[in-house]
Amino acid sequence: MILQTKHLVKEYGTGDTRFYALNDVNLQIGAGEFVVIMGQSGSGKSTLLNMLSGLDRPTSGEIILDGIHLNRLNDAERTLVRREKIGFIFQFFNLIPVLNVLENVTLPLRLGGEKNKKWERRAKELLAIVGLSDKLTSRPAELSGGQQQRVAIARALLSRPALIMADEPTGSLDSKTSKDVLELLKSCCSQFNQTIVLVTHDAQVASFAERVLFMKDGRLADELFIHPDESLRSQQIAEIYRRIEMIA
Ligand SMILES: Nc1ncnc2c1ncn2[C@@H]1O[C@H](COP(=O)(O)OP(=O)(O)OP(=O)(O)O)[C@@H](O)[C@H]1O
Repeated sequence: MILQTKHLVKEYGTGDTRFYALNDVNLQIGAGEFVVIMGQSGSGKSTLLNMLSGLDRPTSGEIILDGIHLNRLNDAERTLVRREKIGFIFQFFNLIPVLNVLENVTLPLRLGGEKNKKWERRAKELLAIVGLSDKLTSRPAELSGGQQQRVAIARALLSRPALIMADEPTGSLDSKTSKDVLELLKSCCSQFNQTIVLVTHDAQVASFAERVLFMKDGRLADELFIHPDESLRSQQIAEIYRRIEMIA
């Protein structure tokens, strides 16, 4: 088990304005699993992702990442765990404007003092997979939104983090590039035993996962295991829509 929560609660406000963004969330995610979180706007998906990755603290409950109780760590300790174990693919790409594409992708490792040809080679491989081989020396401002998103994806995958946290990672991509990125993420699970937790509103995207968790009002409301057979994809997508309707 790589990631687990026990009775996770996140409250905002007090008294009359008290509001539970997460209300007793218990989940277990195995190493190498590809899990998607779905749910209506405001159901708590981003809050859950922020807690799971140690970006924010729960009001109560436990989060155990690779045997480490995140809720028992201080901010500095959580930052270290995050840096070592988690790759982030969020909507805000956070690329460094003065660095080119290749430098942006290798930056996290260079900050950690690792500088060698192996990483540069791997960065180029990842950039080739996401279709950016001809943009290695471009600056972020010279790229489209979708291209910037792909740079951020390559950057998140470079160090082969145990856990990849993604929030609408294919939101700015066309359907062909989106499929390539999802296949790349899948291969991270199957080849390197990396674990993916991905938030999306898109049933098509969710159908690439192994398991879909459905949130409602801060709780886990339903769970669907996706059949790995590609020929059943359209049926799986229909079933995802059905589950969304059921909890609406
Ligand atoms: N800092 C905050 N203070 C008060 N309420 C908050 C705060 N952050 C989130 N919330 C509330 O918690 C609930 C869950 O928010 P969250 O962002 O997790 O939803 P979501 O499922 O990710 O939604 P979306 O799909 O729109 O991104 C929402 O009702 C939101 O208004």
